[in-house]
Amino acid sequence: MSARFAEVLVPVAVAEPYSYAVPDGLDLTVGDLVTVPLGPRRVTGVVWQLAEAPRYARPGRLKPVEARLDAEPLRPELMAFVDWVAGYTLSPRGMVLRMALRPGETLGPPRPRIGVRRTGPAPARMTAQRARVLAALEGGLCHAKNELAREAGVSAAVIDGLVDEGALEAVALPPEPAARRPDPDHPTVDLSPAQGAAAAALKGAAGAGFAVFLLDGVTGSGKTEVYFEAVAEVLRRGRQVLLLLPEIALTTAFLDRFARRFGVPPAEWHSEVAPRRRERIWRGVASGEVAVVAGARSALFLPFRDLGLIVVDEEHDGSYKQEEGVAYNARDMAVVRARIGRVPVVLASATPSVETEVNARRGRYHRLALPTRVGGAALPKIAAIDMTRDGPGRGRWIAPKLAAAVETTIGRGEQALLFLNRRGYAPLTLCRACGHRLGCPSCDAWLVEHRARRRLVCHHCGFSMPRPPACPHCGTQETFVAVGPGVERLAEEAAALFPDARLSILSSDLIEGVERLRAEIAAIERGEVDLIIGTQLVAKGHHFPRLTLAGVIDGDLGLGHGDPRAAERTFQLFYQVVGRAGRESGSGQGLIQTYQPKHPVMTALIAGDRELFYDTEIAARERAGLPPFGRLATLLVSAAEAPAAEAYARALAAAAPLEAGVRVLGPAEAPIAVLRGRHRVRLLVRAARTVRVPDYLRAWLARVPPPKGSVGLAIDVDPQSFV
Ligand SMILES: Nc1ncnc2c1ncn2[C@@H]1O[C@H](COP(=O)(O)OP(=O)(O)OP(=O)(O)O)[C@@H](O)[C@H]1O
Ligand SMILES: [Zn+2]
Repeated sequence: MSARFAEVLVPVAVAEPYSYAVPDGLDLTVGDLVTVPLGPRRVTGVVWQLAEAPRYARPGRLKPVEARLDAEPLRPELMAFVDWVAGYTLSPRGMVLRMALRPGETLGPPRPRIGVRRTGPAPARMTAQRARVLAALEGGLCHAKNELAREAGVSAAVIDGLVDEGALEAVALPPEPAARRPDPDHPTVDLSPAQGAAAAALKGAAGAGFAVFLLDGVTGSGKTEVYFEAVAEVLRRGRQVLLLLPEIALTTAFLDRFARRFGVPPAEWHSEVAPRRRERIWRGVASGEVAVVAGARSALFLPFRDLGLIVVDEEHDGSYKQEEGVAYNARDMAVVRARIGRVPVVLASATPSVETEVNARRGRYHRLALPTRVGGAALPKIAAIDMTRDGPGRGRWIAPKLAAAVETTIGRGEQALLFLNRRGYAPLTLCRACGHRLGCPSCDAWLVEHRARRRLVCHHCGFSMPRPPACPHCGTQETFVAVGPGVERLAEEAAALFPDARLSILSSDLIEGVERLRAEIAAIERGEVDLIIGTQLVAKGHHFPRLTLAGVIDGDLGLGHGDPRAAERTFQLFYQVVGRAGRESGSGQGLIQTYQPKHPVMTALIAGDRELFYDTEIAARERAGLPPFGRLATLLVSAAEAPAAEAYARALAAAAPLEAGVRVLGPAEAPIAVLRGRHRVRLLVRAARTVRVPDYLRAWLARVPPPKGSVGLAIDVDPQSFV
């Protein structure tokens, strides 16, 4: 018997599903995608429960479900995952569902594919274009209309004209597959003994339920080939795989490598994928037709039919944390999703997050170690350049020692890399006459000069303007000076120092976009570049065979600031940057320019002693009760006017429940006190490990009225950044 009422979760900011009546004759199951009225709109929601009695409204007044969509129902694991993420992040459940439904919100019936073939008679009027179409159809085969148009170099209208005249006939084609099947037994490389042992452990885990593996291999140790073997095993068992990668839009090399191992590339899932393609992949993932997805963090919410393995590559990477909207860490949520689905998850990194390292040391995660590079290449030797003694002259950024090393490297026909984690030309522009600094009109931040674009840009809100002719403060003409370096300015200096070197700037904001970046990276791989100047983009898993020298321009940039993760992030970043060097030759060298050569992070890097870094950092976190030995959450109150934000933050603070092991700090102005015109005040929760922070926050929020007017409240459990 079919149920009479459906509890439907809709993808808007609501915590609970709404009740709807199920009309006679509509047979629904839990997980079905349905169209329901919502106020004046109609939306796609998901049947979260079916019942004989509705939960809230009087049954007679309930609106009916309008229709069931022609799509696979969401699986119980995905629904449980949505519930879990909403509960942990204190986000409205509907907003979490929204991540799973995108682009399912617009799912119509699959679009028909039209093919054409010849009928016999030639058209009455022949043109060159028509002749090309007919020639392409020679042999009687049926062609998809859009492909035929491309092949013959004509518009679709030319083909339509031939159909109208009866020279061609249109036929319905079966839908195009969303992805071709990867072949797990495609020929592959011979694994080293260490790789083989790690791969065997992962293969053994493929059907054995939930387990977390830390694939802990030094840079260039061949981690990818190892987890590919786990992927192959899961594919042999007919199940699906999710590969999470940071900066997926840039990882052409990864897709090629996958294709070399499995015969075809994986399905890609990220913001650069066209909407139609995303829709096809979404459906293909739901039907099981798509076997492997390589994606950005949002791929975690795809509706896999039978997910058998999750891999999180570069698990330490900051881009796994989403900070806007639902604040979640995709690495942590991947572990949750794997647990709910009872499948293994592999976290891969040469510089694991401190949280993951501690879990591995305690035996909660299984460590699979690859202690050496593929082919036995040595790890790079790292040295510091003490900028208090050996710095360059004023207004220059490349120390003589580093310049000499670059010169030698390029002279040998090898590649060098200069790393500076600052986009643009200069981070600050000031008036020489009055000292005025150009700031963003709506953020508490300086404008960054981008000389190639001829604009000053706010890196926080995107505001930009041309450099003004006169100082807005004192009115003097032409007095602005650029202070400090960004990669563009560094490239200018490098071009002057090494006039014959072929330079490439790698930065996420190249005017020409992602395609241009992909092309630059490919050119570097082919050895067409001598000197690479890059931001943190260069730290992400690239394998540039001829690169042997990595220089860090500002080794102190990330340290300090009172950010509890500063040391960790700095260590990871520099270790990874330097880890790009000498991957094949084994003669890699890293030089770090720093004013603090004795800083513990530098000491560990120079000693090449990763354990030393983790030992020191873990001990410091333990002493301070910081993650993973304690828990953090931030409550960020923002409002159009500072007093409104402050008043609500004070009310919040006053209502904080007293609980053993929990301390609430603040309210205090956030480090970026104004962002996009909104004033920001922050409360920080520090809790013992045993405290269930989401429950604590829920109890707290139940005691205060929700924010009103322009006031907003954003909660971040396990925050990564503290701006
Ligand atoms: N067994 C093998 N035989 C030959 N080449 C291999 C083998 N395993 C890996 N490689 C190659 O070695 C290079 C380095 O491997 P890979 O990029 O997977 O290292 P990684 O551990 O991911 O490094 P990183 O953490 O620095 O990104 C790649 O070009 C890869 O194709
Ligand atoms: Zn701004």
